[in-house]
Amino acid sequence: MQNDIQEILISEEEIQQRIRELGAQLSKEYAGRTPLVICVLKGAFIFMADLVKVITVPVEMDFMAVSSYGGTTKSSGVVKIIKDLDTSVEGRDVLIVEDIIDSGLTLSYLIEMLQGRNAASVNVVTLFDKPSGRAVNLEAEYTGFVIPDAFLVGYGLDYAELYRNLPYVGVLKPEIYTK
Ligand SMILES: O=P(O)(O)OC[C@H]1O[C@H](OP(=O)(O)OP(=O)(O)O)[C@H](O)[C@@H]1O
Ligand code: HPA
Ligand SMILES: [Mg+2]
Repeated sequence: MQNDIQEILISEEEIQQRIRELGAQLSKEYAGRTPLVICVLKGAFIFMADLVKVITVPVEMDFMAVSSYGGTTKSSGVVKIIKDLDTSVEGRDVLIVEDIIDSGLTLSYLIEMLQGRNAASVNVVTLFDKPSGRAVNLEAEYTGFVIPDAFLVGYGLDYAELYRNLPYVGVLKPEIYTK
């Protein structure tokens, strides 16, 4: 698996350090409130698990599964809901946890959906932001790392469902997805 990686972009230590900073920032922001923290599966599951451990305010959690990439490196543009929330978001302070914002299509769909269900507030924390990929104008309230224009894998990010379990984020060798 490591042999398919061209370059490690962000190390395990750098990721963990940045998550501690985000946790401290979010704990301040949500002091006195109990946000509903929503994990966007599958990609965000590792970030979600590490992030909630360093948030010190009480949180409720729920999970949604959406997919638009399938086995490719380009968004299909169609966001498919595979699993919806179990919890009502009405009147709740919602914090969406994403692994990456690339085209922005997944999040713009989700934000509109949650606002339509009358959440009191909808904020986004993303570990990675790839501004060069944007198809819609969208920014997260909290961002871990701004990353360059390359297809990345690791720390939850997959190519054709592989590589999510790498503890760092790396650039996949192009010959892997062009072969
Ligand atoms: O900004 P976008 O271009 O919409 O890309 C970002 C989304 O794409 C990935 O999910 P994917 O659809 O690959 O599903 P997965 O999380 O199961 O890998 C990633 O986890 C984000 O949810
Ligand atoms: N890697 C993996 N999954 C993704 C990416 C990426 O760079 N962008 C959107 N989904
Ligand atoms: Mg994916």
